[in-house]
Amino acid sequence: MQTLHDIAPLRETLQTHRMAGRRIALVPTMGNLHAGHLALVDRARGLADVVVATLFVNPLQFGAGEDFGQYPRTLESDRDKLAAHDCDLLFAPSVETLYPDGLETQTQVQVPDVSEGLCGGTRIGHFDGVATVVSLLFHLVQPDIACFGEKDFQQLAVIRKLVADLHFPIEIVGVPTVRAEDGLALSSRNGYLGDDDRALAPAFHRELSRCRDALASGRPPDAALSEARQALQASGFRVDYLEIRGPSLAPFDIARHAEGRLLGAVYLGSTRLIDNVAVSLPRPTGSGIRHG
Ligand SMILES: Nc1ncnc2c1ncn2[C@@H]1O[C@H](COP(=O)(O)OP(=O)(O)OP(=O)(O)O)[C@@H](O)[C@H]1O
Ligand SMILES: CC(C)(CO)[C@@H](O)C(=O)[O-]
Ligand code: BAL
Repeated sequence: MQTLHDIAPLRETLQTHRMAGRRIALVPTMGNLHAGHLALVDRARGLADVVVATLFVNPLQFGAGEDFGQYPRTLESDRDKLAAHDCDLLFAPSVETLYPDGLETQTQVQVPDVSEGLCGGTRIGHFDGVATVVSLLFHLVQPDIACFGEKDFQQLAVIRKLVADLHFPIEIVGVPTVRAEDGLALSSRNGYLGDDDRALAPAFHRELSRCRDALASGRPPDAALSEARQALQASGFRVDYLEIRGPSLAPFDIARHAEGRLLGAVYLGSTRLIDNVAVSLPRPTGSGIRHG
């Protein structure tokens, strides 16, 4: 596997692949790789001739007081994991390489509406930073395909809208969340949890699953959400948000949607965890909607 840190050799190498008619798949990451990231690489491997992973802890998507400085940087072991999963090229630029004029004057990309609320409601400006760096990576790599995890469900929706609005000729592939055996969604930030909080953390997914089952059996959404919030608080979580949205994150309207997404973010101490599950609700009788 080739590792590149600069833009010129990246462009040159990719141009050679493009001239040879090879399909290129991109897997953007912030590193500290785990089996969730590697599932994206495996999916990319199955869909393209050339797999490019990127490793960049993007300062533009971290708010003041967030963990940019503390975020784990593990280039050597990440490189070994990517090579073992048959990745062809790792692009790991410095902040100065991607943003040579500094962050203050950097041109930014905003994806309105879908970036607001949920994680965007708490992490103000976060999705502008994500949309900006992903646009930059799309321009530099010009992939045919790009793979993103469903664990970051709002991010996936933001990127789908970005690609549609800016007419990027890129197929966006969403990959299901990879979980630990106890159900906790794998995430680099799980490493911040001490032993006691790590033991508590799987209760987050258990409550989401319980809420999903309650909704499927006809519990009214407001009641099911309120019970799940109470259960999470009683277990020691601080709930940031817990919401049901339509499948592409539009507001959930039970008269129009049967399928949706239950999304949540919680804090254990200062560690913020996110997760989401698909939900399927019975339509209320008398909704006037007919199927078939
Ligand atoms: N458990 C997982 N299953 C599937 N995809 C995942 C998982 N965790 C992360 N990803 C995906 O990997 C890509 C890179 O994510 P990132 O490097 O931020 O990892 P992360 O573990 O989510 O880190 P963080 O803890 O900072 O959120 C994103 O597309 C993300 O959705
Ligand atoms: C997509 C991404 C690599 C952009 O920095 C990041 O938000 C992530 O790791 O999910
Ligand atoms: N996993 C999405 C990147 C972030 O939390 O900043």
